[in-house]
Amino acid sequence: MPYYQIAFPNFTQELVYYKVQANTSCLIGYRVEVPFGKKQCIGIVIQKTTDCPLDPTKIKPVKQALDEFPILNTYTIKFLKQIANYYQLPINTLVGLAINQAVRTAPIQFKKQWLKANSEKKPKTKTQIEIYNACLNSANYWELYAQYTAKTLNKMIDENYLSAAQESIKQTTPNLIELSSEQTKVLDNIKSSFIGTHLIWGVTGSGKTEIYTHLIQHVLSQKKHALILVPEIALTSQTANKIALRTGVTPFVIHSQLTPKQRIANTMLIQTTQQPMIILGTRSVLLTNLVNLGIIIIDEEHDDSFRHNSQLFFSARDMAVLKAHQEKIPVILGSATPSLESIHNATSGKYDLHHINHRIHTTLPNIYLIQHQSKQLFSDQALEKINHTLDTKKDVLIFVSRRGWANVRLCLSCNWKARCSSCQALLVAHQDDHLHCHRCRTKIPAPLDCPQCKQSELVQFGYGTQQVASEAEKIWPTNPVYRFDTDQTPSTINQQFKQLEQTTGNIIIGTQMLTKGHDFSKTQMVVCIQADQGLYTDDFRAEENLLAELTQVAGRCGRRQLTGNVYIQAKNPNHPLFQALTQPKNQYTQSLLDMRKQYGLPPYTFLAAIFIRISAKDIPHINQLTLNDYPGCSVLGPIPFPSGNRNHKLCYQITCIAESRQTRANALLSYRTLCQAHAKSNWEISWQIDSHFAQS
Ligand SMILES: Nc1ncnc2c1ncn2[C@@H]1O[C@H](COP(=O)(O)OP(=O)(O)OP(=O)(O)O)[C@@H](O)[C@H]1O
Ligand SMILES: [Zn+2]
Repeated sequence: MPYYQIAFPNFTQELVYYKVQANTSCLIGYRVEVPFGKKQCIGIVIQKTTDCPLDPTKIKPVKQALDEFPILNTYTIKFLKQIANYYQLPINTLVGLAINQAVRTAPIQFKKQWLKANSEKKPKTKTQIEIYNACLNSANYWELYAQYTAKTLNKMIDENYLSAAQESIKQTTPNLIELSSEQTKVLDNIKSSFIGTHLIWGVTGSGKTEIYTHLIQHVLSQKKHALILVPEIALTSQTANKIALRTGVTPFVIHSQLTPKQRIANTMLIQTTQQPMIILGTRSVLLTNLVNLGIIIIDEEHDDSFRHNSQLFFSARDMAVLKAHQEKIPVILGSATPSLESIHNATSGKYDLHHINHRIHTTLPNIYLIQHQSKQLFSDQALEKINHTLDTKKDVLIFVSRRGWANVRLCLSCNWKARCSSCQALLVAHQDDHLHCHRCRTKIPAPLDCPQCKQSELVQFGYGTQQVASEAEKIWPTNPVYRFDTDQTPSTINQQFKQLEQTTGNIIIGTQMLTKGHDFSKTQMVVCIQADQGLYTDDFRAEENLLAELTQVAGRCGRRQLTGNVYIQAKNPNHPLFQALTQPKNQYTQSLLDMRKQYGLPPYTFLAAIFIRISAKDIPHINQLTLNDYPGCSVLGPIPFPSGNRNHKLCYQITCIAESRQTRANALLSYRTLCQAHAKSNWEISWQIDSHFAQS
């Protein structure tokens, strides 16, 4: 007896068995409406099997598919299973991400529809006329659905104003720019085999994006789709505009801030269009159901944002490499500061490495390291240069690693520091007179006097973006000041990027959001304040990350004719990391790699971490949990991991360091089982493979 195993991403972890009706066509990948308990629910058929461990008489049959075509193809299902297997995640949750919330629950039937206006019947209402006109040359139902209601559209079809049509193929004219000889060499090398993983290690402003546009055009001309991932939503519109300008094809932009309706429309458009498309978005776009993919490009491949860091932990970059391998297409990883893992993979021959050592229009910026201990925001040297830069109508970018007003609020008498009651993180003072927890988003009114000793008023230290913006407005009252951080809405951010182009002598203040990818045309100077702040954390990748961040932010200036200037203010500018910014790029990287090898850390070993969140009263119980080394895998912990504290629960971490991926997978499974057996019912257990949070 054959059975379907069906995913219900909203409410189950496991696949659920249903009977296959005799003489029905195969429904793998289809949405189906099935009885679940007392309700009718929408599930997605993932696989067919003849083995079912349950009592067959209790298994209900699948009635029928909801739509005219499968919502997931067999490639995508196979890919989701591979991710689930590698990261030890429930397939259900991945299916949920792949088809997104909107499609999971939409009871409307999805049809492959192209529509054409009926020349013999003209509508009268304003909306109907608009739709009718949009269909004069045939239009996709889902493109219209993004703007109008399904009711209006269906009524027009029922009343014969619109009828089914063939897909209209849009003619496009590419307008690629001529590449430099260095760029051409990279392009030709990649095109010569057009398969495998390619790492483009090109300095900031070396024209990697232009190489991508040539590669995308190549794929479109082969009638295939191109998928490009960027790390931040803030980068999508700039990249989409550049690609559209060069290829003549407007990319489909997909990210988490689209409305449910836009998401349904986009998901369905991709399913119903044959014409070669460019799909651009952030990490979860990698799970989009596509056929006929010709290339995957991961821009800023080193960026942590490609790691899906919610409960569902996976690296979109690493999985892109897997997907490309599975589909026998090339994957391009591009960065001015590649991750040590990718450099290791490239130098050991697993990836093809392509260097670009020069900028197109100019040279790399001059870097000035400045020792700065004083409480003043800017050193004298930086201040003088900022004044000069603004006088010449150029822009200055000030990089601040923290959003908010001040980093800590504390009492100088008793040393009390404001901490989050829920997760114990230090609270950050904001302009709204509240203290915010950046870890769990709790916020409380800022106390004025010390709640502990009640002896004195509290003081605060450290500069956040809001305070820097306010200072800048005071020092340069006539210059436009723009602040970029995640306290602002995406639309404000987009608007500010547009405004920047219209004004001159701008002061641009921002966090990590500004460090990567942006191609500023007038920014001539970068100032990094409190540059050593990111250095002292418990993540063994801290130095790698800070080096990348500073190199990237330095790379935002002097991208046109004039060489830029970068002022790095730090307490200890003699730290080798800062010195490395002024030296050839691979020397310091090699020393970091050597250190990783010496201490047995990735990429020379394989890490996994288990996180256990418990109530404070269970500390003695977790301390009784002892784990022994597994053959080929050593284990540390459980030890307290304060950065993981959430919702009044304390986080403990167990780190596994294995010799191979397979050993790690086996060891993790075994440790997870032991943890589950020891856990109390209210403990939350999660895990990460290729974790970034292991303590060194
Ligand atoms: N061959 C070329 N001819 C003329 N201009 C070019 C060429 N290649 C790139 N440029 C221009 O140089 C600038 C920097 O290029 P691009 O943004 O592609 O660099 P990038 O390597 O992606 O930089 P980053 O790593 O800093 O994001 C852009 O304005 C781009 O249009
Ligand atoms: Zn908190």
